[in-house]
Amino acid sequence: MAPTPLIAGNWKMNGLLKELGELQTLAEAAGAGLNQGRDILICPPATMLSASFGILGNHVAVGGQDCHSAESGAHTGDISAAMLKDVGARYVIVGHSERRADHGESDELVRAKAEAAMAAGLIAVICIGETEAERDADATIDVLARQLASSLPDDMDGNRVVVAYEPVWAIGTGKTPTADDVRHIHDFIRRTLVERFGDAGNGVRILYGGSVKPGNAAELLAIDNVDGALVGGASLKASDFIAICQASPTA
Ligand SMILES: O=C[C@H](O)COP(=O)(O)O
Repeated sequence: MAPTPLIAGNWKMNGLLKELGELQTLAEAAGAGLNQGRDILICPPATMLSASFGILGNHVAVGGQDCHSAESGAHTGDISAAMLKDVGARYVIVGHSERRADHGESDELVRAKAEAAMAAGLIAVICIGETEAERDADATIDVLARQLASSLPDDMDGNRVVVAYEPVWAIGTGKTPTADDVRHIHDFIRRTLVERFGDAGNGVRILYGGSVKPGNAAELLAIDNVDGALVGGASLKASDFIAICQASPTA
């Protein structure tokens, strides 16, 4: 049985408390049935997590955009998985390409963060994806194989890990891979997960991310082994994000 689709919004470093009205609109749509047969997640900036949880309640999950690999301690400015859980988060994104690039995060660190997230009872959304230079060098599959091998914990539970494939060159650019390329890559990711984790690999949701918009969501979300989307820019406006959710198949 195919996993329940997950449509996740990543607000990145955007959002002030005055934007909570967008979440109110989303909460009302979810309350009216948008979340039937699909899981919906919003990852606002950490400063908005608590207020977002208050508005979205149980209809729409909230998640962090990153967590530290340690449980607690002297790490000024960082947030632990337990802190995210404490304010209502159910998920946390780890290894987003912007964290890998801006903060030099390695596959091994991403894996440690995913382990910390799972230990705290969160679902880890582990991001992988090739850069434009890697794609141009025909290295996409090699890069993804390395990231999957090194960024994913060994202790796999399909319900507690989500993999998000985000080609770096497609993020925020309006460019997307062809449907055939997405199918080919998601098939590869699924095969890799099953080879390593057995049947648990079939339960892992594989999201596509990178310039998902209301206009292309239906085509992308209909592809085999695309179990949802990780949406950046188009998640900031409730009407766009709701349209993307509506384009998703239901379980
Ligand atoms: O986390 C989300 C992705 O980086 C996609 O961002 P985007 O939809 O703005 O291209």
